[in-house]
Amino acid sequence: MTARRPPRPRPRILFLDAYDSFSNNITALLTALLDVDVFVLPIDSPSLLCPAGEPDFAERLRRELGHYAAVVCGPGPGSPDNDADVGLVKHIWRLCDEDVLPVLGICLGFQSLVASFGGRVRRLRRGLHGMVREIGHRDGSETDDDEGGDIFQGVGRFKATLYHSLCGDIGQQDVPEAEWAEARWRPSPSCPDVVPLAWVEEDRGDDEGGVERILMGVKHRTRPFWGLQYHPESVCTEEEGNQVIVNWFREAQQWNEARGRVAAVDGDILARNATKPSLLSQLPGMVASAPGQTASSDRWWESMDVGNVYRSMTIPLPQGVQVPDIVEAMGCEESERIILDSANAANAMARADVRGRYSIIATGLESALRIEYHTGDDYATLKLGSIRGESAGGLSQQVPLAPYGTIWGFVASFHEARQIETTESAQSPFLGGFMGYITYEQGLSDIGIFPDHDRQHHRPDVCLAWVTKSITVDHVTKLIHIQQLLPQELDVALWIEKTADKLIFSPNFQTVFHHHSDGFSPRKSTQPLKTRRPSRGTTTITPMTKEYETKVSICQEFIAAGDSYELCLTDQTKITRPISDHPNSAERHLSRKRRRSSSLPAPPSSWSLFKSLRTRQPAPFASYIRLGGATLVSASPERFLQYDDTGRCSMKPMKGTVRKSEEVVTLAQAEKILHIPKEEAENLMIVDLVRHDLHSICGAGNVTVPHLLVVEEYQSVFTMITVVEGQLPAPEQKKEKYTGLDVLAASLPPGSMTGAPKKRSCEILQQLERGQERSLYSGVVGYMCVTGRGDWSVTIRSLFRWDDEQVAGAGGDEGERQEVWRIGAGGAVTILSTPEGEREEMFTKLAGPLRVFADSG
Ligand SMILES: C=C(O[C@@H]1C=C(C(=O)O)C=C[C@H]1O)C(=O)O
Ligand SMILES: NC(=O)CC[C@H](N)C(=O)O
Repeated sequence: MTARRPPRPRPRILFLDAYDSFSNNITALLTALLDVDVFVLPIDSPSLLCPAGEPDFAERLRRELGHYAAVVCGPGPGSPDNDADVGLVKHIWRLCDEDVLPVLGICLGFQSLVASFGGRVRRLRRGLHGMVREIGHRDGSETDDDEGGDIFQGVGRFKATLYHSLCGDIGQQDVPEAEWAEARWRPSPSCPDVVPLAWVEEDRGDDEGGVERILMGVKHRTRPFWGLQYHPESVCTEEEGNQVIVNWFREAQQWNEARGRVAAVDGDILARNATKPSLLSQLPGMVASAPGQTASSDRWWESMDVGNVYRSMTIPLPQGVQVPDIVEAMGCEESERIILDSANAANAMARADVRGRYSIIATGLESALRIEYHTGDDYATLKLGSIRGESAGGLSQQVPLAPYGTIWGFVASFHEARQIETTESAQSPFLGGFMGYITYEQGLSDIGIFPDHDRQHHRPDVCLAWVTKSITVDHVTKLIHIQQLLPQELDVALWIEKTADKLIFSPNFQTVFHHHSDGFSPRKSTQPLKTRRPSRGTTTITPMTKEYETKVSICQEFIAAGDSYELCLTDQTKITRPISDHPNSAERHLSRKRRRSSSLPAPPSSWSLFKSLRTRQPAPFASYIRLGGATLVSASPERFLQYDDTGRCSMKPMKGTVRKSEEVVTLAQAEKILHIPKEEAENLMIVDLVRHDLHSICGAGNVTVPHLLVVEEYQSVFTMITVVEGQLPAPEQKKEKYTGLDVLAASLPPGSMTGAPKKRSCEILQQLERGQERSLYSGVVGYMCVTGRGDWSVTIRSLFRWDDEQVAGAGGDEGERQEVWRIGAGGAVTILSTPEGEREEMFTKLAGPLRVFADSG
């Protein structure tokens, strides 16, 4: 009997990550195309660069590299001329002969290779971010020698996406046109070791000096180093290009074999897996297990709402009854509210694919458990009772986050303990569970960006209520589900019955409706709005036109320098006006007294602002939220992330917007304007970024793009969208279970609000926006149901206010405190933007939300 040979271990590839927003797409491509395991080290890996008491850096690097068949040096912001931008990468090219191993440099990694062997890196005449070009390569067919095509051998014609504003210069512009056809495949005298393999020749037009020769692929003459300037992993790089990667790895392995180089199998490695471990798998067993077993008496919240069951009652949605009518029929006494409103569901204007289907109304928030977290704290606060505090008998406890790793570990563990299986009969996407908001600043801290100053407030950045009483409206089946999560032993759901009666017998539901072809009836909330000037005492400060245009130009300078590929610049408008509604009844009483003695009329309440915004700008992700000291009135059209209970995730970034006008009325006209390289590039960059975010959790082979660059129609604009889908890895063990929260935590802040690469772009924007917090704007709002389903939108086209931000009234009326509303607006700046165009786009987006201050309530 012959002993079975142990299976050959899969080769490992080390990916050096230069903080790009496309890195995970490359690791996924390598994993999918080659039979390899990919591991990742950041270019500034502290474990390699500075562990105390270890042998020196060169030895550590040598030992780490010994585990891999090859290295891929990734793309990233900045320039190889700046050591910090390439970090470890520059050491790879300098390895001594016995330590050398095969390497592929991509984009920044490619530029670093060229710069390390005699070439220069300089700016392109104009950056080519998101541009798709045919890669001119020598596939070997034109030559007899073996070296003809190298890694392009046998590869057909293909187009690839470019994301760069710098380029490798080996003196190509100095070659006379007559010699170019031959000379372009030979090393230049100044860079004898750099063999060109591919080019793009970009016609810049006469005014810019004719054709720019852009180096796209190289190999080192004697060492096993290759480089590609284009992005092989982009969704718009054609599949034929995959062969280049396959060829490279074949060459790499042949090189290893010829040298007898065998990668070490044993011993620890410093690099991490290409995908993130799940939030639940990182919790110590004690925390992840059912809290009922470990509940200590002082953690009063731990067993609350655990083991609940779902009960519901369904009543018809009368013709013409809208979400605000239902809310008003329930009574308006609640000081906190969460209403997610598919405000355009019944709107004949909207095309079917941009209509929302469900609306969700949370009720009874005063008795709902709440998780609040202020970014940077090492604890979360668990609250019961609203911000009324002690007077309402509220309970509050600070829970240390150390055992959970981060706030996301805590949220995941809290949810997991309360999850229930999907009920077959449930016709609602949300049975109960988390509802709330997350700020932009929380997203920043999730990617390692912290404020450079004292924030001067302690507002929640994550504010999630655990909702057990809710109403879901299905605008397609025209049904209202009144639902409650409650202990199994309580078999009468009194609240459900009472609520059903309240609705059915409310005057809002009793009106006799006339049938209208658009599904609307002339109800109060949809009547044409009278417009008047903003109420007296209201001051509005909008962004300064010139200053905004200057900032657009500064963004473009960062882009030309290679620091960013696209920057979503925004600014804030501030509206100050007399206080309209109040967080608690005591204050409400006081201010009524104050108002009586004041000369100013009461301005429309936040609820009136919401009703007027949802009517003016019906959007699929409208919301009205009063929670944790914030009030949000939103008409967001943009889905951030949706996931279902089978682990299917869907993201829908928007980018490329044109205002409706006399010239742009139809979808066809908008398509003509938006299907141009500038707009498509703007969208494509975010699509690749979103794929990267999804890949970090879903892994290779689990991310697809079913709809690319589709123009959709909204109330006042046309916008280009793309749908990116991912599938969560199946749970091998309970402990390794992934949920939608993993994707949410890995994808904030929304890429469509940052630009790419995300981290460097956010740092630049923080400087340009002068550290002013975006707060709720650019964050997300949504829910995560007990069954694991979730839906989150990007908070844009919205206004918000914090209860604790009040200023002295105009005219020095000290008695009159004023509330402050803020509206953020902006757009993506690329190298092809114009300052005027961007300024106009920002003001277009601002106009809708701003107008509600002039509407009568
Ligand atoms: C920045 C905003 O919107 C974002 C930018 C868009 C764009 O640049 O076309 C489109 C939708 C949003 O992702 C905003 O509404 O303020
Ligand atoms: N995608 C990249 O790696 C870009 C490299 C470099 N920052 C440039 O702009 O040219």
